[in-house]
Amino acid sequence: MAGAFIQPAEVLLSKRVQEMVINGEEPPAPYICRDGDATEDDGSVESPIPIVDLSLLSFSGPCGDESEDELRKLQSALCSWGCFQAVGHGIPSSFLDEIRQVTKEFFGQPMEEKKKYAKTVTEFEGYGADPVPEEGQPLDWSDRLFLDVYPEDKQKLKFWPENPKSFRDILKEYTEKMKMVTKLTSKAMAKSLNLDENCFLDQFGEQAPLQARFNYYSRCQRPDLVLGLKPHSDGSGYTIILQDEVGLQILKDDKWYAVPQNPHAILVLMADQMEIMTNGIFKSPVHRVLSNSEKERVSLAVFYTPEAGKEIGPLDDLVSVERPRVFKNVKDYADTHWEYYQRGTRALHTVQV
Ligand SMILES: O=C(O)CCC(=O)C(=O)O
Ligand SMILES: [Fe+2]
Repeated sequence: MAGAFIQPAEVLLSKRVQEMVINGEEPPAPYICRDGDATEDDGSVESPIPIVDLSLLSFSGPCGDESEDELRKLQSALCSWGCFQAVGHGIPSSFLDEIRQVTKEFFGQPMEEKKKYAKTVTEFEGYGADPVPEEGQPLDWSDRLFLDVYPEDKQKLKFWPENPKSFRDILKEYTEKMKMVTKLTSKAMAKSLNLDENCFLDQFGEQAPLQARFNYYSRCQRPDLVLGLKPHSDGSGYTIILQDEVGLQILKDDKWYAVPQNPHAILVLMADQMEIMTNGIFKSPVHRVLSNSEKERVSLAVFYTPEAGKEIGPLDDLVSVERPRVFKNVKDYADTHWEYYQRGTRALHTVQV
């Protein structure tokens, strides 16, 4: 609009998307990243993202036929989709429901309560939005609560909600479950590539951090103009996502596929550092979250990242004459990833051989 005052991103980011929705405001210009032609389910095909039963892969003895099949399924999912829907993960469905519930309750509270845990626009941890991106990059139509959850000495409890009352205990319990699931998954992924079962765990390190990002996607009157989360790949090793409604999409062969709603499953999504460690065999897929005019959505993403300062790189057994080394060894790749993310691009090319 000619002459309209456009608020700078840092001003907008000090205000929550949920507040704009409650006030009936249309998305301001810095949030607009789509051309208005997009419909809510544009290009999104109900997707056949593979389902893998982790319980079939959880023993260390010789594999039976069933687990051999499941390992093949796992490997093929990660080479093509870069993700799978995990079932048989050992977390009761009733507990997954509790987490979804407590997340909705947190975001459903009055603004003053949530703002007790507010971050500034330059910080990562706390309640708010991502730090201000580079000029010209769109803002996400969502609010977040970002917390370091493991190792315990990294937890900053001043950012951990005291309400709902059960929030902290549930998050602590979920963190324990995530430690178990990452161990199980890392071993299964190694076995699927005929590698020593501890090879990924050794690269991550025993104190490999877990960070929890609770995402709240408010309803939006103009889902054709904004995205809940812009297209990106993750900078972690891999990420485990729990969702309530559909909205997350995975890019495969230039097409967007919706991650189906499955209340019993968690999505295991490869990130750039697993693509590096597997010498490009497992894919770190680009993904995004659509906005929706009818339903709000919550998700909880847990990022599992190699220890700070630890060098990681393609495993020796995955480098050969037929498959030359694609990536260099790297340390603290997540920092490089973040710099590029803020400019709206990927960082993997910076670590290519
Ligand atoms: O909300 C989701 O389902 C995905 C979240 C995500 O991709 C992220 O936090 O990096
Ligand atoms: Fe992501």
